[in-house]
Amino acid sequence: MAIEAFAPAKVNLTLHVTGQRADGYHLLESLVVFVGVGDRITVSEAADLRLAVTGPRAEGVPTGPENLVLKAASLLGGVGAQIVLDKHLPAAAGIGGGSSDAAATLRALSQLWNLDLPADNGLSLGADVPVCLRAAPCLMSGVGEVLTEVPVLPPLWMVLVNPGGEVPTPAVFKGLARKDNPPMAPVPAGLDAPAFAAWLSTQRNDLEPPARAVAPVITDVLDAIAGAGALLARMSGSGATCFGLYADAESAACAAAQIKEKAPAWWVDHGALGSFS
Ligand SMILES: C[C@](O)(CO)[C@H](O)COP(=O)(O)OP(=O)(O)OC[C@H]1O[C@@H](n2ccc(N)nc2=O)[C@H](O)[C@@H]1O
Ligand SMILES: Nc1ncnc2c1ncn2[C@@H]1O[C@H](COP(=O)(O)OP(=O)(O)OP(=O)(O)O)[C@@H](O)[C@H]1O
Repeated sequence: MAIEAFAPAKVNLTLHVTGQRADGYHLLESLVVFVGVGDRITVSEAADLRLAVTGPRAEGVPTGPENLVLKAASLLGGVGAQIVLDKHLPAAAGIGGGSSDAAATLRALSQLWNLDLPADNGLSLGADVPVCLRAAPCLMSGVGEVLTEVPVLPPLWMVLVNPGGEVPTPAVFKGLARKDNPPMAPVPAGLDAPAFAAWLSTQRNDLEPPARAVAPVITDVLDAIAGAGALLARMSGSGATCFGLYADAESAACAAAQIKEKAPAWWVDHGALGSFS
């Protein structure tokens, strides 16, 4: 029996850094959403634990114990499984690639092995794993472990653009000028896509300035997305991936094609926001 799980891209529509704990982890307020673009995990019975990495973004992804997929399997504590990770998301890209893979692995193996999900929702694997396990729009706070319901968002489509190269998350957090930035405003209800994007533009991603210092190309990516008619262009997470918001699938697809034509070396994809767990 083979069990499949989707690992959608995790996108931070906002990311407010409001403080820092004694252990160095930062306190965040982030409106997190998920897009129908991602990796796929397939698990099946096997005598021992084996991982194969396939797909267009497999190059450079570790196949040893440092892969978050294998760390998730060990956390669950089952004995054996053949795991195939089909990679479509760029790694170290600010869209939770490894974290979403780990969450999808927890979902698939808990079914295969008939085991409960971990009590910490995978937080010990990484700060983004709990929100990736939920894989639905929510307000993420704490260091990533507090997940709160938000009002239903308007239908939204997204273009994702990554210029290549890896942006290490720790370096971006270290580059913050301030750790005690103003909090996020409450998420409004009942807005249509343009009005919701206008509200988002009054909020922030505090990691954008330090990420631009690490990878100045982020400015070019944001300009390209804004130039393709996005309702909002912003960096996700610690970067370098940036997103553009659109009110319908056609305009997102058209913008993605336009950006890809202008910058064929960049990774460009698009999809609808949704819930995927
Ligand atoms: C930037 C975000 O992606 C936003 O969703 C997350 O906060 C980071 O999630 P992540 O990549 O899963 O983070 P982890 O792998 O747990 O931590 C990587 C490094 O990021 C920094 N880190 C991460 C999360 C957090 N709340 N504060 C931090 O300072 C720490 O230096 C940590 O050593
Ligand atoms: N399943 C995986 N897929 C991709 N990278 C992985 C995986 N497991 C471990 N890694 C390692 O983790 C590093 C960070 O990759 P990851 O995709 O988790 O970062 P990210 O997309 O920036 O996540 P976040 O948005 O949470 O910051 C990679 O450079 C790679 O060496």
